[in-house]
Amino acid sequence: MHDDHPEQTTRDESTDSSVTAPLRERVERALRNVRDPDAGVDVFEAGLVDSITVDDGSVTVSASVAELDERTASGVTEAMLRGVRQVPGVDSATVEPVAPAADDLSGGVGAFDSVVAVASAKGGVGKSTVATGLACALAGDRSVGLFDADIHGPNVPGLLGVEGPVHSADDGSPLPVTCAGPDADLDVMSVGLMESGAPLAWRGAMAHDALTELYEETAWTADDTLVVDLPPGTGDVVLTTLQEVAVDGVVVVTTPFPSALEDTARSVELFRDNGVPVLGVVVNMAGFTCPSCGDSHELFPGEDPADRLDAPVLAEVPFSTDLQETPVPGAVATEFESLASDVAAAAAGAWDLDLPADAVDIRGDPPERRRARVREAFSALDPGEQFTLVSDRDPSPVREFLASLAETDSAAIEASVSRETPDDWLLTATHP
Ligand SMILES: Nc1ncnc2c1ncn2[C@@H]1O[C@H](COP(=O)(O)OP(=O)(O)OP(=O)(O)O)[C@@H](O)[C@H]1O
Repeated sequence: MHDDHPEQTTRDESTDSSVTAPLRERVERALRNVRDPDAGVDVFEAGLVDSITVDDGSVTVSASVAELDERTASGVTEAMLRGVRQVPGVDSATVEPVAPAADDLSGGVGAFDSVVAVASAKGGVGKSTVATGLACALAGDRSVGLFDADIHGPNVPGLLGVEGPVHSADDGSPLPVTCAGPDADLDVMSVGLMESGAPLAWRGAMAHDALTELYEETAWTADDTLVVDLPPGTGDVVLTTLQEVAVDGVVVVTTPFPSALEDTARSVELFRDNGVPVLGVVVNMAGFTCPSCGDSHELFPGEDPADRLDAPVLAEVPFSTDLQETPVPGAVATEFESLASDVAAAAAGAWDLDLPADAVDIRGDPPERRRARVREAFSALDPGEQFTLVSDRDPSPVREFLASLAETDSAAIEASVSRETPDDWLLTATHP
């Protein structure tokens, strides 16, 4: 945020200096006349101006308008643009919305390097068994949290044999319960660990708020990987999770029965539609080895799940009474060990961007450098050549800047913008 924001002045004080003061100062003065209608103060005081970049006559204002409601955001953006454009010496003006970063949270889920969700289309397919097995396997060589997001039917505590109550840290944040193995620990949070049975009756907005609070405030001690055990289906809890948590990838659990595959295909589509990479599928109860004769039997022979779901099969887990035993952090069944290493590798690669060698990567660059790099790279192109920009904020306003560089209007710039990950945006454009 803009912490050294200038003293408030009024339009009347600007007289001569409205033309003679440095352009940046005059732009700031113009912006100070724009108010945030919600907060009732100017946009600096409201903390909406992140930075101002002046490059000759081109001005870019980075503004945290993304958290305002859509109508207010567009009103404030328009007012800022109008104000800046009226400043003598300004040739072009853009307002770049700063995307709120999901990992700005220092506590809660923001504490983790990666978040892997475990989902299923139907109940009872072994999703919690896979989630707890996966978390325990990952806990062998990294610090891991397991979040039981099934607020209406939490069964992670029962599967792991851990009990509450949930204690609070000094600041009131809920502390996870530790599931201790001989050589490794796992942090666990679940409403099933809370004393009150009330959460089971949470519905709609109440469930959303309670879940959001747990996502934001749990004071995890682990910080490498969070495994989230989602409830079955694609209801409110799953949608809240996708809104609140920057999920790096989802592991989908299914049985190989044809109707289960149909339902699972719909879940897979929901995650893909929401930009969450599907790391792969665990086919649970895929077969059975008879303890008497030792022969293996396929329980549901038929369609290949990898083909139907267009996702790799990370593990085929047999029906085995061994898997009904309480898993221990750091010491798990072999199926879960190889699943954990496949999931860790897939999660690490899930956000790898496939970029052309000449892509201009301005992620992390200070605002004044971003524009200079875009100008340099785009101006060096011949008509018809491709320009690729990678940014950590929405680069849509860059289109207007490209148009000004090409001395044309923005409608003449063929460009597309896509959000590749929660933190990475891609703009591709053709030099006209
Ligand atoms: N591969 C397996 N072999 C033997 N038993 C299994 C296997 N997978 C799961 N189970 C058993 O099936 C039951 C249901 O498993 P689990 O609770 O993991 O399912 P779920 O999909 O998470 O269910 P829910 O819909 O309640 O979330 C449990 O008793 C579990 O021990």
